[in-house]
Amino acid sequence: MGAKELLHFSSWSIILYASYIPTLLAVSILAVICWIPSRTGLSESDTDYITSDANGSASGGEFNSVVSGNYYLRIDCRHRNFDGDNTLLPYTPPPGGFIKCTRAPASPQYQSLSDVEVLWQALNETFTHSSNVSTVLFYRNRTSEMDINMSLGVSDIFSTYMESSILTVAIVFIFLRVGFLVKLVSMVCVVLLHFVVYSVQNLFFPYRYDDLPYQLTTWFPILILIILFHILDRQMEFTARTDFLWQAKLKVEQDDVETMRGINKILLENILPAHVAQHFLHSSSSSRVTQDLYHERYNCIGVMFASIPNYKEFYDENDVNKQGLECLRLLNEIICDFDKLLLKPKFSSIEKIKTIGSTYMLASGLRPGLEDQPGGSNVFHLILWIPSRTGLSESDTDYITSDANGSASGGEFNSVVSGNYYLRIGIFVTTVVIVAVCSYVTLVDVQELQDVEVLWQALNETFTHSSNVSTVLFYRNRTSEMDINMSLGVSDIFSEHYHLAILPLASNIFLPRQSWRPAFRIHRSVPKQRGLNHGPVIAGVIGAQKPQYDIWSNTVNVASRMDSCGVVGRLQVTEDTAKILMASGYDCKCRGQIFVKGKGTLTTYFVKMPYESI
Ligand SMILES: Nc1ncnc2c1ncn2[C@@H]1O[C@H](COP(=O)(O)OP(=O)(O)OP(=O)(O)O)[C@@H](O)[C@H]1O
Repeated sequence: MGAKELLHFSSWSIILYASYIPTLLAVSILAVICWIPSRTGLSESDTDYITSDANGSASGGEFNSVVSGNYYLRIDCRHRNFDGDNTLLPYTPPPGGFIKCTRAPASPQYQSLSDVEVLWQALNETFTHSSNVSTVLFYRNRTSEMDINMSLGVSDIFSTYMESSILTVAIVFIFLRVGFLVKLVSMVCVVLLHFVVYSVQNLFFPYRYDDLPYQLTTWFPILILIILFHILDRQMEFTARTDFLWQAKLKVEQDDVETMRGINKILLENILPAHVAQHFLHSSSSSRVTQDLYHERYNCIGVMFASIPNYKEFYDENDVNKQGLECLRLLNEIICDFDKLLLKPKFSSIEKIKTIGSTYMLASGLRPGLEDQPGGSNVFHLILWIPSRTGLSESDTDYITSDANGSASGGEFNSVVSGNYYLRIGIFVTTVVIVAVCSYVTLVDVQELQDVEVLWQALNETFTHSSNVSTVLFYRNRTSEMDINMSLGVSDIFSEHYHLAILPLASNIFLPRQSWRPAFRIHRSVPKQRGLNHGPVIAGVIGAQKPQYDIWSNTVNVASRMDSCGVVGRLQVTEDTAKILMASGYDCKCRGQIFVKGKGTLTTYFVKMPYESI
């Protein structure tokens, strides 16, 4: 969400929530008013003068604050008249009615009460001595009658009814999680029910206001309350709907951001090695980090340049190759094949640095943190070109491979689930053409191997002791055949492909041929020359626009020279690299001393490939 939209959203939210304030205020005031234990027919000002409790004891609310003046008191009772001498006189009211019986104004002390204190005492006395007194009529003066009807005991029941109405409506409003219309209908039903109860009950008949029926005066505040609740409900629903829409929009935007982030990550990882891309992605928020030069130092890195030396001559802009387009297509095919190969997990330690024209530049061992490990400084990687063997498909190599000398090695083999494996080993006796077609002719052994480790050992043993082994058939089970045909010895004739392999070497961990992974194919018809060197390098990212990850050092310069001064079809290495390779069991042939531009005279070696006779 942009800043503008955020501002828009915030201002709308503020307006929305601000619109609640008057509504809430009105609801609060109404609730307070309704909670006052009023009586029907009593105006607010009446209750300011006098109230009574259920037992008949009088108590003055705001009574003491009433200004002094002439007050006249008239006391009514249900059953008996009350005379001036505080004597209750027998009285029979008419049926169904509450009869006011006026005390004869004989006693001067009740007739005119100029002092509120005296009036108060008189009332107290009256209620103390007369349990049957039900109504006190209280005159401010003789002309305007201000009745204070005190229905002892009944008023409490009545106010409870009022409160219950309000509470029910409030509960419906607050806790019912339904649509605003359903809520409105429920609230109206509640009020109607209460209205009916008020109407049919005879409890409240004495409390009438002279102008309006008490049912209306009771019903009216609740009606207002419902209207306010309904308005509030609409507002809440509106807010909820708006929130929902905003959230939906936000989710879409978040998804877009996630997608963009993913795309950025993929793009960045295509430009930079994964660990470098991670560094930039995680530090993108801090501009200081991105402005700093990103660099890494490594002690022992294998660097290889592989080039197509005659590409410049091969490239021609004529009509046959569509003005050079076909040449470019071929180059692209070769480079893309390399790229695809490097995507495989098993080549994760090899990093493509870049292509320079028709030269492919790779480095192995560019893994940060490696040098911190014990003995890590001795670890380095070499990249070799080795020929493949005919008959291996890409998927086969995922399961099992073998090297030129016959030692078996498992690519993704160890990840194959355990089960019953059957091994059949054949010896090549017929012509190479038959090998290509039939793959094997003689079965020398059939073994049942339940463990991949055992299978692995068996393969190793077979290849070590039997140089004539030409074919291995590998069955996952008896029914579904998963053949891995390894045609040993005939690779020279049939190798139409070159495979790229890595050879990790360490001074303490010697992993020679088991790590060979023939996997990459490239047309042999395209001549190649390669140069390999190892040593310290410094890696880093340069450039603000289109940043590029690269490596620099004399190691790189020499590796480049090994390529440029090399021989077509040969892998040329420096003396130091050759020594390591030879110590690891590789055949290297000394080329002799050659002049290398910028480096003087250097002794170089050619690494013997299985298909080469040097
Ligand atoms: N990071 C790199 N990427 C590509 N090529 C490199 C890199 N570092 C060095 N080289 C190549 O290594 C070769 C040797 O470099 P060096 O600095 O020794 O000589 P130079 O005089 O700069 O090269 P040249 O004579 O080819 O112009 C050069 O051809 C250079 O292009």
